[in-house]
Amino acid sequence: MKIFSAAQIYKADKLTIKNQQISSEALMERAATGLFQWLHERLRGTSVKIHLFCGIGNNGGDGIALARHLHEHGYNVHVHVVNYSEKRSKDFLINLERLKDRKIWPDFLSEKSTLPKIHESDIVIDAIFGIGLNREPEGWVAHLIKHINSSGAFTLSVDVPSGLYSDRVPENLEAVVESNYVLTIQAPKLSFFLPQTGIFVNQWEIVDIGLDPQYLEETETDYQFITKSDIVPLYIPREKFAHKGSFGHSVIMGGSYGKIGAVVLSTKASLNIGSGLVTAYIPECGYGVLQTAVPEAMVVTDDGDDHVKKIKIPFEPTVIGLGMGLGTETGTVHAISEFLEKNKTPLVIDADGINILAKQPGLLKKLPPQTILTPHEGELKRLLGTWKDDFDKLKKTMAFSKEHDCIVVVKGAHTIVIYNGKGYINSTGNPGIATAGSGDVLTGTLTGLLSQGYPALHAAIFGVFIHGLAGDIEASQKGYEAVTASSIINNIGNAFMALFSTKQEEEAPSGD
Ligand SMILES: NC(=O)C1=CN([C@@H]2O[C@H](COP(=O)(O)OP(=O)(O)OC[C@H]3O[C@@H](n4cnc5c(N)ncnc54)[C@H](O)[C@@H]3O)[C@@H](O)[C@H]2O)[C@H](O)CC1
Ligand SMILES: [K+]
Repeated sequence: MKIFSAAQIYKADKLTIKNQQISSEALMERAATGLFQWLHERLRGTSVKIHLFCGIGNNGGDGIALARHLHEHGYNVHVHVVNYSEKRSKDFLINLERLKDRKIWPDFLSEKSTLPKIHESDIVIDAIFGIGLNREPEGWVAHLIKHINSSGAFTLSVDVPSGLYSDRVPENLEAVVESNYVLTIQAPKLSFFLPQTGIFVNQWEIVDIGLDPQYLEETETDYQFITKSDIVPLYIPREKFAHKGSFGHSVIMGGSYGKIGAVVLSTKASLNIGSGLVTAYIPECGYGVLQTAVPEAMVVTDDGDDHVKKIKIPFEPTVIGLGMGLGTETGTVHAISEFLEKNKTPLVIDADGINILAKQPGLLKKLPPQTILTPHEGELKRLLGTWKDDFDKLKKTMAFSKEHDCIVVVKGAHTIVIYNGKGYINSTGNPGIATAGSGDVLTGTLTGLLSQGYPALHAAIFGVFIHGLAGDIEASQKGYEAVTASSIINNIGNAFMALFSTKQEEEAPSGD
């Protein structure tokens, strides 16, 4: 699902008006009808008090038009026009007139107004600012927004939470509506998915207003929200006459005394996602553990007893996943550096593997093309230096990924795969998968996909999705707290099944 910028949405708007020969006001009516239907299906005519806070632009116009529909169906509406500017939009004014024609008189709020009382059991429709927000709300509007937030009432935002930009972090985080639900017009906005701004969006859903399909189809976006329908086509079906050699040979390289479990998890994940053969490359001390914990895997031990110190792989692997539990002993750093200097095998690099790259950035030049890096926040900082905010972080990661031709998996509540100037935002996963060893499972998953011949970018996007989905399946049965890295591995198969299950409900274009 594409994530369009505000400029692209405005362009789609214009083209739709031209190509479908409809007025902008008719387009607003489509939005209002969609909003109304959503509310009406849920409220079914209840007498709850509905406060509509409407700005004076088109977001406000959507709100005013919605108020008319609600009124016509007997709802108890209270319309407040947030009069933050003299520049009222044409379609806002048309809808205001229509409202007045029906004898609904909004109250007009300005700097001097007393704020309306909002009871906890009321409903607030927030249509103050939409994607046209281009500066911080004035003091009194910020005060009104704080008033809405502190009311405790269920708040439904039209298009975006008012005060939230689609592509940057607001300066005053108190002047942003904390939405319970956002009904977003046509497509979700980038700010919904980043931690600093996504906190204002509890849940969201799309209202489809039928913007020009050709434009939406043909226009490239910097970001995409990856859902099941994007993932299924990436799957490579297994052929009947395939054998284990057809699915490659993964090497999982890592481990040190006390951290052999990391390799166990990666190795198991690589097997579970379908790697043909998996060899764990570990220091001597892990030999018994690996052979016992993962009988399906082969083991090659390093000369080092409790950490890796001289890498010799006696065969040609398809792919190597490295770094999990590796440690940063001087001998290990030396061994990995020496190995990376010469290596030509495709790589997935995690944890201490990334830390070593950060210490010796010269090694980045030696990585095979499209190496996948899976840093957590701290590791990413070591690679990139600091960033100003979440948007800057993505910009810097894109530049880094371009410079070194690597795929960066930025892990988070919505993990984002960055490559070639584009970001692929994952839709699966939950707070339960933020657990010890979860990253090791992810690295093993991506390694196992590369081993089977998935192109690197597909492996990253597909693997991140399956990993999150496996965690979602586990959490749906046991709750967030009980999700462990091992239970994510055990659900990889179920995640595949869910991907292809025809029993599942049709995918709804929404998220939380
Ligand atoms: N194609 C679509 O997606 C459609 C979207 N609709 C809705 O229209 C809004 C966008 O409307 P727009 O009039 O462009 O902007 P806003 O209503 O968000 O803002 C109004 C106006 O206010 C000015 N402004 C910006 N920031 C401030 C500020 N801090 N203080 C005061 N004034 C400010 C600025 O000039 C803005 O233009 C979209 O979100 C949808 O809800 C259509 O209804 C249907 C088609
Ligand atoms: K809004």
